[in-house]
Amino acid sequence: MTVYAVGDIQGCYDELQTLLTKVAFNAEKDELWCVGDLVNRGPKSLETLLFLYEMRHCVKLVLGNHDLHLIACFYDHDRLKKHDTIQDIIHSKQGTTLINWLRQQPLVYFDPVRCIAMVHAGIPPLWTLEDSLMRSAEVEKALQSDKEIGKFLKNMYSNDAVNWHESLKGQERLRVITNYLTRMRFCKLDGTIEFNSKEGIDSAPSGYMPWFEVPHRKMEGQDILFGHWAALEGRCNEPHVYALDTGCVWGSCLTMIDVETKQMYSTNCTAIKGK
Ligand SMILES: Nc1ncnc2c1ncn2[C@@H]1O[C@H](COP(=O)(O)OP(=O)(O)OP(=O)(O)OP(=O)(O)OC[C@H]2O[C@@H](n3cnc4c(N)ncnc43)[C@H](O)[C@@H]2O)[C@@H](O)[C@H]1O
Repeated sequence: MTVYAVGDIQGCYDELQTLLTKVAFNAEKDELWCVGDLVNRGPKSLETLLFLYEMRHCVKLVLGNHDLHLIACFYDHDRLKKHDTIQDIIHSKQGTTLINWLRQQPLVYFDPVRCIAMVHAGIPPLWTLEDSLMRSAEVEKALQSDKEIGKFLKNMYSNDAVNWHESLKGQERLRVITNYLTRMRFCKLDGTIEFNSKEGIDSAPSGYMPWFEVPHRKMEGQDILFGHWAALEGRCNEPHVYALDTGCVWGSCLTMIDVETKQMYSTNCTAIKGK
């Protein structure tokens, strides 16, 4: 059995199929892990989600910001933006099934056998693995609750929720956890994050650094797979941290890693012209 983890697919279904063929993926024996952002911006979001759902017996995934946005748009079509490419999911006959499946997925996944954590954006430097799993579970509970989900999605969007405090409560607490786990790139020594800088490591605003370069990070030395940050082009130069978003949806390539040997496989984007 081989476990492969794939970077942000974002509806790049054809490239996903090319990669699975390249590694001779066998759904009877192998596992496919996804670091989130399965959909949006790319051309075949519905096909991607249906395919992963059909393979759910061998798929493990964490939710990314675009997946959360899909869930929010499903319940409130007014949230759809001009450039979103998720309308076909929302209007599909299988929409409810797919959204209900996504609602059961975590923001942080940890494999205790292989000692590997998977998250969309990153693990906040001040959080241990246990902190991350517990706080992820708070958001998961809201997503899974028919009573809570509406309030959570309505309050989720914010560029101001940038500071974690254990004393945070209610929707503000959930919003900050969501921002850390699904949107973080750069942060300050005290853990403050910001959302304007999206280019490479060299574009850090003054006082900020990539989350994985913060000194004395609590999860230093532990394997972490993450996506979200396309401009890294798969390079983060931090031992045990694996950047898997190689910007397929921006015209670059889709990347997969064998989580045990750490061998990387890539395929060039075929459908989208580079930015
Ligand atoms: N809690 C919450 N609060 C607010 N919004 C929420 C939310 N939860 C979900 N959302 C939703 O999240 C979605 C995205 O929001 P955006 O605000 O557009 O977020 P983003 O950081 O641009 O995210 P993305 O995931 O697309 O990042 P990527 O690195 O690929 O791309 C980023 C940039 O990298 C650039 N880039 C890509 N490849 C590059 C390269 N090789 N070199 C340099 N730059 C590159 C691209 O030009 C691009 O601008 C929206 O729909 C929003 O509504």
